[in-house]
Amino acid sequence: MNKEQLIKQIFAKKSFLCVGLDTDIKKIPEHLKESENPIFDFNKAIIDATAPYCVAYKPNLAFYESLGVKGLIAFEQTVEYLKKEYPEHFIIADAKRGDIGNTSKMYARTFFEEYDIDALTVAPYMGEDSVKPFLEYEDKWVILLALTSNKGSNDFQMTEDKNGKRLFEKVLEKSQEWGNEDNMMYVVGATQGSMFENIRTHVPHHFLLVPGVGAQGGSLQEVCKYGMNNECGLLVNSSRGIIYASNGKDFAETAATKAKELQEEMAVELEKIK
Ligand SMILES: O=C(O)c1cc(=O)[nH]c(=O)n1[C@@H]1O[C@H](COP(=O)(O)O)[C@@H](O)[C@H]1O
Repeated sequence: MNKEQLIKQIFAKKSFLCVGLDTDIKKIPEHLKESENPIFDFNKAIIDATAPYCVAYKPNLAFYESLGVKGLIAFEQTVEYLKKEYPEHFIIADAKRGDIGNTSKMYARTFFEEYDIDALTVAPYMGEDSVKPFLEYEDKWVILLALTSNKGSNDFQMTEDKNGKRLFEKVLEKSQEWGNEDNMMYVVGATQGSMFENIRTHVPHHFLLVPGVGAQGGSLQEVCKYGMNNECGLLVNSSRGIIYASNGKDFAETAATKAKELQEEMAVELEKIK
């Protein structure tokens, strides 16, 4: 999916919500655990319930890989289901990959050819040759970690060089020599609040993937105030806050209610940039 198509979806659905499919076998409702394929059944129900309110899904590979081959099969089935039933939804594989060029090429082949997913999260710290192989695919996206939502973002990303430039700022600047706003987005945590203002001085037109609302406590209003541009420019992710809002038989309806609440807040924010 290209940028124009993504923006069209956002304004058509009045939503820039990404539902995170961080499906943990230990957290899914008891009654599903008896099924032959509990992870896929859970995902399918969540997707069917939330699809009207979101424009993207983000399965995080850690949750699938933790179950070995069974988990990977459920991941693949989820991606296939999305592509067949909801082809207008943007799919992000959250795998935070990146290695020497020759190995990154293999990661790129996995996610962009084998699974044919729209976007992949990538760590920037091995530099240009580790990121470029992902940028060789048309209408596919690299989502580069810039300023993450966790406390540890202070350890490296916020550190300054002798001229006062912080590492995440260097990532934003340097990576623009490799890709552009049509094939690169950046991860900025919702917990970073007013830092979005600084981020936008470096990347006014790029899309930002923003995890950290819901369970991590980030504020959607603050993210929009400082981070939204006139094309929206945001994909805001919530995982646990939606998919585990209930672990009873009503889990899918409750997930839909939570997704709808966020979508309605997003519709208000989108009105402001019309
Ligand atoms: O790349 C990510 O998506 C990501 C980056 C970041 O800075 N913080 C962050 O929470 N994430 C991911 O976003 C999701 C957040 O999940 P919840 O906190 O349950 O909404 C998880 O899959 C995280 O791995």
